[in-house]
This record gives sequence, C-alpha cells and structure tokens, in this order.
Amino acid sequence: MSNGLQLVDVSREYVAGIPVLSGIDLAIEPGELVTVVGASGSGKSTLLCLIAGLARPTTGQVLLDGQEVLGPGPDRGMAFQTASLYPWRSVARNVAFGLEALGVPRAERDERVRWLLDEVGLTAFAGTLPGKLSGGQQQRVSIARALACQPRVLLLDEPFGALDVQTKEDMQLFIRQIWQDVGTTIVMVTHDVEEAVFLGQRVLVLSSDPGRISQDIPVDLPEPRTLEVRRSAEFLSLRARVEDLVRAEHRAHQALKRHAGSS
Ligand SMILES: Nc1ncnc2c1ncn2[C@@H]1O[C@H](COP(=O)(O)OP(=O)(O)OP(=O)(O)O)[C@@H](O)[C@H]1O
Repeated sequence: MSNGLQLVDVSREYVAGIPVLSGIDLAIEPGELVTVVGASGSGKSTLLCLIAGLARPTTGQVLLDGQEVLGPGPDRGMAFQTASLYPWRSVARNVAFGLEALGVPRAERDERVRWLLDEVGLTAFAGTLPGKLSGGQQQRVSIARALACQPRVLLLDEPFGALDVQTKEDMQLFIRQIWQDVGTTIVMVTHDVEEAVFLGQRVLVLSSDPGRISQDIPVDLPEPRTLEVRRSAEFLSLRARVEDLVRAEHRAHQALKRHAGSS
C-alpha cells in the first residue's frame, strides 16, 4: 500500500460528456508542499474538491495512503479564499470546531487549540469574535481550524487571494513556517505564479479544456525560502518560465473558445 496522495486517471464532468478534468495522474509524497496554477476555469478548485472528497471523480480514483477517498474526512483539512469562520464562535471555539465534532476530550481539545493559536500567533485573540479580526488574522484562524484535526493533507484554495500585498507576503512566510512545524502535506491552488514558485517544492501547471497536468515542475530553490530567495536570478528565471507556460495555456484556451464560437 503506497503512502501519500494518488490520483489515478481521474476525470470529472459536471455536464455529461464535457470533462473539466481529464487523465489526471498524480502522486504526492507525505509531507510535500505542492502548488497548482493554471488559467481561470482550468479546474484547479475542482481538483482540490476531488481530493477533499467534496466531489467524486467521474472516472478514476483518488487515494490517500492507499485508501480510496469517498467523501470528506478529518484526514483532510481545507481553507478557502474567504475565511468562512463561524461569526458567533470565538477564535478558540472556531479552531476547536472539528475537534468538538469528533468528540475529542475537553483537556486534549484545549491543549491542541492552545498550541495552534500559539503557532498562528493569535493566543491573545482566543476569546475574540472573528468579526473583530483583520483579513490576515481571519485566514490564520481558518488555517488553524483546518489543522486542528491533524489532517494528513492541508488543502488551500487561493487562501491569500483577497489580502493586500504586505499581508500576503507575511502569510506566505507563515505557511512555510507552519509546514515546517507541522510536517503535513500541503496542496495549494493559487492564481499567483510568484506565490506558487516561492512556496512550492513542485508547481503543477494545469491546461484547460479539459484540465490536465501539462507540467510538473520541481522547484529547486534554497531552503529556507526567505525574501532574499525571491530576488535571486534562479527564482526570477523559474517564475518567468511558469508565467510563460500559464500564459500559453490561457492563449490556447482563448483561441479554442473563439474557434468554438465561430464554428
Ligand atoms: N458545481 C459546478 N457545476 C457546474 N460546473 C462547474 C461547477 N464547479 C465548477 N464548474 C465548472 O468547471 C470548470 C472549472 O472550474 P474550477 O472552479 O474548478 O476552475 P478554476 O481553475 O479553479 O477556476 P478559477 O481560477 O477561475 O477559480 C469551470 O468551467 C466551471 O464553470
């Protein structure tokens, strides 16, 4: 039985006969940090939903540690662009939500919430309601909540898309720190190629119509990833390469749409 995440010849249709994703074969080792980029509509969120078990593949299989994914489960945590916190629950009780649902004893729950709030730098806000937090702080709570049940995989769908540039940069460093401390596998979708190359150990580029993995690019940049790494010639060249690939996929997609519209 192989460990990690595997997608075997996965396709997904929302409308019969029109695949959004097709022929996806992917293996992610435990503890890897993989980022996913691609043109809008290429199926990035659909890919995450299939791994999360929020949608089932039309054909093929998603496997986690050799077990087929048949629905959502505590072994996969997810955070989205909008933090989607429970506004009536304090920060600590938002983080505790999944643990309560699993019936984790109070003492263990409190201990884990304490550790997570410390990890995300929000100990002082444990009793605060989410509405009183900044966007970046809300995202930290959302990620802490997703990590509370100690998932084997953390799925992030454009988690920093709505944040200002400076907060986004802080959050990128934060994700790298979390990943090093917790050691979980991370699969993160982003529109931002710079972010994908800075964070990922591998960058997957999706093509469109149907979405396929057109490139699987190892990111061989020095660790730890610091802001200096971001200014290195190596980084800039890799970023340009991935940008060109995404641009080419986007143009091909637009040309296909024009062709379909004119025929
Ligand atoms: N629930 C759904 N029902 C029908 N079609 C859907 C559904 N979810 C997504 N789609 C379609 O599937 C395609 C891929 O959508 P998806 O959101 O996975 O792409 P994406 O790459 O994440 O896009 P974006 O970058 O714009 O967020 C799109 O054409 C979208 O309209």
